Amino acid sequence: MYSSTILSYRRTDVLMVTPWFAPIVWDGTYNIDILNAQFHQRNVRVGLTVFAIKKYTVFLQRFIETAEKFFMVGHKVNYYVFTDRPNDIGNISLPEGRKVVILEVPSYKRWQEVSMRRMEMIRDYSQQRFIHEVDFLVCVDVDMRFSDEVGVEILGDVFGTLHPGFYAASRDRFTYERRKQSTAYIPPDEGDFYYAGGYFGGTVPEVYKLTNYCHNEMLTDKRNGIEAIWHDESYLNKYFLYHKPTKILSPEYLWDNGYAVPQFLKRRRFVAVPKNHNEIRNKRALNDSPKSRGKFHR
Ligand SMILES: CC(=O)N[C@H]1[C@@H](OP(=O)(O)OP(=O)(O)OC[C@H]2O[C@@H](n3ccc(=O)[nH]c3=O)[C@H](O)[C@@H]2O)O[C@H](CO)[C@H](O)[C@@H]1O
Ligand SMILES: [Mn+2]
Repeated sequence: MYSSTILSYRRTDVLMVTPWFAPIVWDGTYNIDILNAQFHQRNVRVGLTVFAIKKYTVFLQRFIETAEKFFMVGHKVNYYVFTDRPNDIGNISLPEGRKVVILEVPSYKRWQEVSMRRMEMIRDYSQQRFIHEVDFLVCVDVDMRFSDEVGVEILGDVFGTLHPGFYAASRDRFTYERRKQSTAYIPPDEGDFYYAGGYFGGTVPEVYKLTNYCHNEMLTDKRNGIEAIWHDESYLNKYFLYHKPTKILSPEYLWDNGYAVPQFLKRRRFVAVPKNHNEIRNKRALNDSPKSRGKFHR
């Protein structure tokens, strides 16, 4: 039995709902048994998209192993692994209801382009394939590991995730694109939150709309010889400004242990795996982009 008075499932230390009435998902704000029953009733199928291009294939095994422990346990999951190196990915056998689908895709020279082109590829596969196979998509970075439960509480029409570096920052600190020449431009007096590029999702049609928008804006910028400051993340932030997410994930869902853990962060469910940026992103591990930065730190 669970309590459902107005004093249960509430948090007073964090924002639980946005001004447009989208829930922000934190530990202690939902009952997973109720949600699991609802989603089992609907026989929900979830697609987890992840890109392992070039050297990033090294992250894949830990990603999937930890996801098997923590991601949507008891539900149907397809891992959609986009890679240019299908032969590097051994056979991964999973229990009934869960499987790995390898999708061979081209790679791009610059890591920024690899990151941005995810939008195009997710868009194309959403229309061709995902729409026939799953109800929801969850689209994440591969240089990560699951370390606590991530379940159906995250699912909704279209969701974004608060970037762990900016949940407490004021708007003027957000690293939105500030050059008017870019389609990702956000005026100084606009913007709700700073969303992370590495974790969004929703129903397949909603993810199609989101990725199609981001990809097209990126192409327009490319034609004009400009690239948004944080690549796909900048276009995503622009999209969410004018197409507000219906649910938002707290930084519990996307954390980096390089940050001090605040009192109100009760769980760290999906955590960045430290990486040597030069080593992993470049062919000869020499000169990274001049804008190189530590993971998340700007
Ligand atoms: C956790 C998070 O919010 N991360 C975002 C952040 O940087 P990150 O520093 O986390 O970017 P990253 O190096 O992890 O690249 C993003 C993703 O692209 C894929 N990849 C990239 C390069 C490569 O050679 N091979 C490959 O497979 C891989 O899935 C990787 O996880 O900002 C990026 C844009 O600047 C993206 O928006 C990332 O999603
Ligand atoms: Mn990453």
